[in-house]
Amino acid sequence: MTEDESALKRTAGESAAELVTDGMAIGLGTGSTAAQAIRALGERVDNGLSVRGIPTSFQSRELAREHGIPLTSLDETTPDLAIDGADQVSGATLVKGGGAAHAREKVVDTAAERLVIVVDPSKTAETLDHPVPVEVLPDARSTVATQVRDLGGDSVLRDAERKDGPVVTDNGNLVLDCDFGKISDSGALAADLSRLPGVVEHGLFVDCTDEIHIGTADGVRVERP
Ligand SMILES: O=C(CO)[C@H](O)[C@H](O)COP(=O)(O)O
Repeated sequence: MTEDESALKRTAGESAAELVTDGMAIGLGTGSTAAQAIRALGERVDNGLSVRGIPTSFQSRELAREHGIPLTSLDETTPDLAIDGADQVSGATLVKGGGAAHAREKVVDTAAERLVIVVDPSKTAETLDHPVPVEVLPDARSTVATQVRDLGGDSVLRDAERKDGPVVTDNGNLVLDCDFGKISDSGALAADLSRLPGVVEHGLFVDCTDEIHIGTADGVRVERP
C-alpha cells in the first residue's frame, strides 16, 4: 500500500470513528481501512470514551485489544453502530470478504442499528463487478464450484500467502472467489448463492449500508445511499 492510499484509508476510518458516542457497542470490521477506524477509536478510548467493541475477526479482536478497546459479543448486546471496509461499493450494496472475514462481518454488520462503510475512492463503482468471495465447508468446495459455474461464475480457490495451500477462514472453512463479471441483479445472485448446499456465507451485502465514508485527498466525502 502506498503512503497516499494509507492516508485516504486513515481519513475514512477517522471520520467514522468520530460517529461513536459514549456507551455505544461498536461492530469492529476487518481489513486495512476498518483497522484505521479501530486505531482512531482506541485513541478516543485513551481520552476517556467508554465503548465496547464486537470484533468480526481474529484481526479486529487483536487490534481492539492492542488499542485498549473493551470487548463484548452479540450474546451480550446489539451493536449501535458497525464500522467496516469493503472491496467494492455500489449504492448501498457491497462486495466484501477480501480478508475472508465476510461471514462474521455480515452477522455483526447486519445486526447493527447503523452500518458505516469506510473506503478509499478506488472502491466505488457504478455496477459491481468484483469477484464475490464465497466461504464454503471444505467438503463442498467442488460441488459449490460446479454450481457457481451453472450460475454463470468462474471460481478460484483462494490460496494462502506465506503458507502452502488454501486460505482457511477463522471458522475453519475455505474461500472460493467467484467472478460473475458485471452483476446486474445483486439481490438475485445473493439469493442464488445462499441456496447452495455447503455455502457458509457469501460476500454480497445487499442494500444494507447506511453511510459510506470515502477518504479523498480533500477530506472525507459522506454518501447516504
Ligand atoms: O471484507 C473485508 C474483510 O473480509 C474487508 O473489509 C475488505 O476486504 C476491505 O479491506 P481493505 O480495507 O483492507 O481494502
